[in-house]
Amino acid sequence: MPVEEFVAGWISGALGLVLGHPFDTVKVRLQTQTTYRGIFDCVVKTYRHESLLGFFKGMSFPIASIAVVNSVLFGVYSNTLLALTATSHRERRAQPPSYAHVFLAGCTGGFMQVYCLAPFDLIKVRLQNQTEPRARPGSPPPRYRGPVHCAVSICQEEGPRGLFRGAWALMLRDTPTLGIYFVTYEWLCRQSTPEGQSPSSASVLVAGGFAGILSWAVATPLDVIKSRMQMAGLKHRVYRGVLDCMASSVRQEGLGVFFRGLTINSARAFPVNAVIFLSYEYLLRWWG
Ligand SMILES: C[N+](C)(C)CCCC[C@H](N)C(=O)O
Repeated sequence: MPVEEFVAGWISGALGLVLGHPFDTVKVRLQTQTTYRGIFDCVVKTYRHESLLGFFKGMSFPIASIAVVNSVLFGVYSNTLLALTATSHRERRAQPPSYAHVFLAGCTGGFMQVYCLAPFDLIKVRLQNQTEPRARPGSPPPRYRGPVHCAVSICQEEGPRGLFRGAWALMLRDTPTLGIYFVTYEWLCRQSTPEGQSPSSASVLVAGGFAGILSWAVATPLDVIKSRMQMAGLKHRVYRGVLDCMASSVRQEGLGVFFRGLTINSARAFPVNAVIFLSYEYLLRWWG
């Protein structure tokens, strides 16, 4: 199994993550808390109470973990295509795979990455939702001191399975939407590139950016549900499952709840995925 795609996915995931984390913090807060009137209000309040650092809460951990997740995604995607079409990534420009194969390989990558993503994502969401300002003498400390403390506390308080809260919703969110992600990317690249040639940097950036936006737009309803289920353990609000969480969220807040965070998600998705695909493609070309 060729490993260079895993390494390229690892590095590109890390680059995309740093760029996207501030957007992601605002998104998670808008989705799970009701104190903000909108993106602008959330940005201003976060900055006032927590300074710029507030936007980077919980980042050190995802940078290590999401990079691994991205590596699984791109590695599995490329190797599934290899299995399906018998072409390595080097040969794929000359012999492009069919969109059905691209979709299937994307779904497989999405499905496989969920196992690593679920616990990392849960810890990230819990840390991002701690709105206490940086520790000041005398003020009560935040519930979790950091990712490791968070993981240990969840295991103690909710059992090891607590780390996989929301994993179902995550799997439903990611399996089809990562198929859409790679199909959109391939389609846009092929539209703007003469046959048989490698796409230019501009094509890769634009195709990656739109692949990110489109797949996130489709994924947002389940993303909201996933984040809520992950927070549920903390609030002692227990949902019986994905459907129960959907029904009770809609009952309380209306259908609009499924689109919480859509704007901010799209704003984040473009630069993050443009950089992910650009660095991925270039690393692979550079390694020959
Ligand atoms: C498929 N879905 C839209 C859910 C996720 C796509 C993930 C792409 C990238 N790692 C990012 O963080 O934007």
